[in-house]
Amino acid sequence: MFPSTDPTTTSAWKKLKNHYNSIKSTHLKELFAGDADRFEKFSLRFENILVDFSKNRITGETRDNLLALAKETDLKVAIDAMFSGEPINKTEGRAVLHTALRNRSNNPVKVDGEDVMPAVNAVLEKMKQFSGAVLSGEWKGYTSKQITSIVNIGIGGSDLGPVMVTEALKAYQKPGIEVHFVSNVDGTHIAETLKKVDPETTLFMIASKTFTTQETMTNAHSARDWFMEIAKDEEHIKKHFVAISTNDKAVADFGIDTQNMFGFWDWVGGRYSLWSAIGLSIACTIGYENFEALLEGAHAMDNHFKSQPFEQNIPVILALLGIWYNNFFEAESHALLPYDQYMHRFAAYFQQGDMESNGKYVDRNGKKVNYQTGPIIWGEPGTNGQHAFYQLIHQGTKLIPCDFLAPAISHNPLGDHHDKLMANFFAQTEALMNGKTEEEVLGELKDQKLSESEINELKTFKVFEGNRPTNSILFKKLDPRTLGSLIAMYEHKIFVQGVIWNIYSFDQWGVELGKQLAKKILPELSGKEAVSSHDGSTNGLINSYKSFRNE
Ligand SMILES: O=P(O)(O)OC[C@H]1O[C@H](O)[C@@H](O)[C@@H](O)[C@@H]1O
Repeated sequence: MFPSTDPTTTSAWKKLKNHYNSIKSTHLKELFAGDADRFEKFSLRFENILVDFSKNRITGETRDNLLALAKETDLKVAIDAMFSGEPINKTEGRAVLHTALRNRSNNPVKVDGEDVMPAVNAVLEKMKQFSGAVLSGEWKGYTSKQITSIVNIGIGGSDLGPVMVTEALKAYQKPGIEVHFVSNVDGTHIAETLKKVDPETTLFMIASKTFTTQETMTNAHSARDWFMEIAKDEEHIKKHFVAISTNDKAVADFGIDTQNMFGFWDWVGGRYSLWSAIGLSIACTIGYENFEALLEGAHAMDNHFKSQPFEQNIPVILALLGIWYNNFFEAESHALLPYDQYMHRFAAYFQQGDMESNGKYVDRNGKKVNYQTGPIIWGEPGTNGQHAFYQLIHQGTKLIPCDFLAPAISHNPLGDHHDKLMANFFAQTEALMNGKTEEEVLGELKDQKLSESEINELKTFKVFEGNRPTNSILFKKLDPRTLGSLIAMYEHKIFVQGVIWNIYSFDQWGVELGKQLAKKILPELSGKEAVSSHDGSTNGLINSYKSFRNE
């Protein structure tokens, strides 16, 4: 286990505090004006990915202090502990080995003295065979028809990863197959999905690490009832239902043949599980070879993260920049802005990845922290976001560090769409940095035949301070390997931040309370009698719900 250090007690933290005071009024424009090599100094390359972090409110001194913080909080020890299978998820007593799932070099990775790689490879082989059979048409439904629709039923980590990746890699989707995702317990989600599919040609994937999650089990039962109404014979279930889980017993109890179960392990966190059998819907949609390329891209980023010195280590640098804004500039959120329509679920995916990991106020010693931890993650694809919320990023009162992500080559090179998209990307990061000065505004207003008083009235509203920090993450093309690397890059960024904030990033106790209460409330909703076991508001709401429903 790696040491537990309150980051605010390190000498680097103290230096950063003083340094913040000396730099907080410095404008990014000045930093660029004073250093012709700033772009070279503050950008990194990894394969076909360029990470330009020069538009951040940092100097060489900032970087040095942040790197010192990483050293003082024993980041290297923590990285080695994770990769070597130590039980770093202490509150659940588990190792954290999503990196083993994509360990393409196949070096042994031991948990409790046992190499996990043979089991990982066996499941991958099973996924390869199965996805091959589905896509070739060899796997047949109960009326001997080929599978044309996949419905993945899962929620949280058993949904968001496959949704995000199948959307991001839609350009690689195999012909003749479509994929649907049902997550919400709202009956509308499954009902609307079932309208689109045919029981004879549909394969349901019930994805749940625990196989006890209320939403998933409810949707799975509804899907099975719908299927049985038409197929009649229980024998047909095995051709149309597979399970992805760590819980064999619950899978068998549900009525799914454990032959049709794809396993994974307790050392895979839900929000880090798309690399495991949870990725089966991905492999069955884009083909196993593309799923493997995704794993390879992630593995390459793992190697980079494990071996590069911190000053050249992309996840480490991104994490440190996040800490700089979160803890010194008091930024509360971080926006992920992909300029790629295929990546429209990327921010949603990392809302779980980041916020479920680092949304913790208790440190690794069990004490309440007296500093900020995980930021609020949000975002929408460009250029849609520009016409919705960028106003606040440009001229609002909050500092919102943003990551802009974009491919240089589009999968849909239609006319000048991509150049227009990218012109917006470059324009936004430039505008956020430079803003618009009073002189520039006056210059523009001069041409508009306005009176002096009108000019004076308008000018202040039109000035942009700028000095808004951004990272630009430009990659050649959104292919499976690159996407794998990008996801792993953010996963490791989250890990680094968790280590430095001295919190446990791999448990999620905060999601339990609501689940427990919902279980308690559910039986209270049946019947007509008034409920009085809660606070006034909750009683009032439940009783109004019941009377609306029973009117
Ligand atoms: O795969 P499962 O077990 O159905 O869990 C689904 C989700 O449940 C909870 O919200 C959390 O524990 C998540 O991390 C998890 O991804």
